[in-house]
Amino acid sequence: MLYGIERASVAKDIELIIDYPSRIATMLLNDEIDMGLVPVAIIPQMQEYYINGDWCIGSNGNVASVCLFCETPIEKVERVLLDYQSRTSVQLARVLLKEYWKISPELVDGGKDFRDHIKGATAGVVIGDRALEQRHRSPYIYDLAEAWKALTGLPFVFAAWISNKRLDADFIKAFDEANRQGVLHLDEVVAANPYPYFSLHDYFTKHLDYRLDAAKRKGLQLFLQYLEEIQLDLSPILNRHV
Ligand SMILES: C=C(O[C@@H]1C=C(C(=O)O)C=C[C@H]1O)C(=O)O
Repeated sequence: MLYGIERASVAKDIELIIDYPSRIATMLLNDEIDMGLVPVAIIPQMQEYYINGDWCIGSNGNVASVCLFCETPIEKVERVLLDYQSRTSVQLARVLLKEYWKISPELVDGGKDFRDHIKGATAGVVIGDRALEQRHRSPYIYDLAEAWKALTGLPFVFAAWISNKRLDADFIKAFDEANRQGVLHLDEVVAANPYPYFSLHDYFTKHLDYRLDAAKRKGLQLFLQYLEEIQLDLSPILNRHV
């Protein structure tokens, strides 16, 4: 998508900031940006939100770059470290641990070096290129998009172009077209970014699925429902401390 945006005429209308997902989420919540390719899990925290255009970061099955990694089978996991760069996948992990794997390990926010602590009964949710690298380190790998598909039969949306205000329709149309151009040029992106840990061609064409189609929107709605239920689950505990 970046490939398309940087080369489109719409690039001159925007200031583009590149950062990892949890930072982009904070920027949108603080109104430091108008729109971002933002983790969908922050939607419940937004007073007003718009999902713009027809492109997203999604997966219909095995995503490869969002996994729970461990040294033991998941049944033996006692603690899960959550990637500080993520907002959606850490919530997806909570949903899946409860609804799919039906275990309740302790969940801990990971620090910058959290991957060094994935050992023994301590697992970690890792996202992005660090996850593609972690695939070569951890013997047990549980793909979160694959588990979501097994639980719900639906694809999963990690991030979408979310704004905190209504944006100009012509701008969104041009921006959407820029995204489409990016998706059409995946081969160029692969050629320009040699990567040793995983086939980026397979990653972009088989594991990620960029179209925000009806099935993905359905998956997104269901995920937001699960998040609401999890919040409700937590509220009696939180109330006790008030
Ligand atoms: C597929 C990925 O999903 C990312 C995961 C996100 C999250 O967990 O908050 C947000 C944006 C996505 O781009 C990845 O980083 O590999």
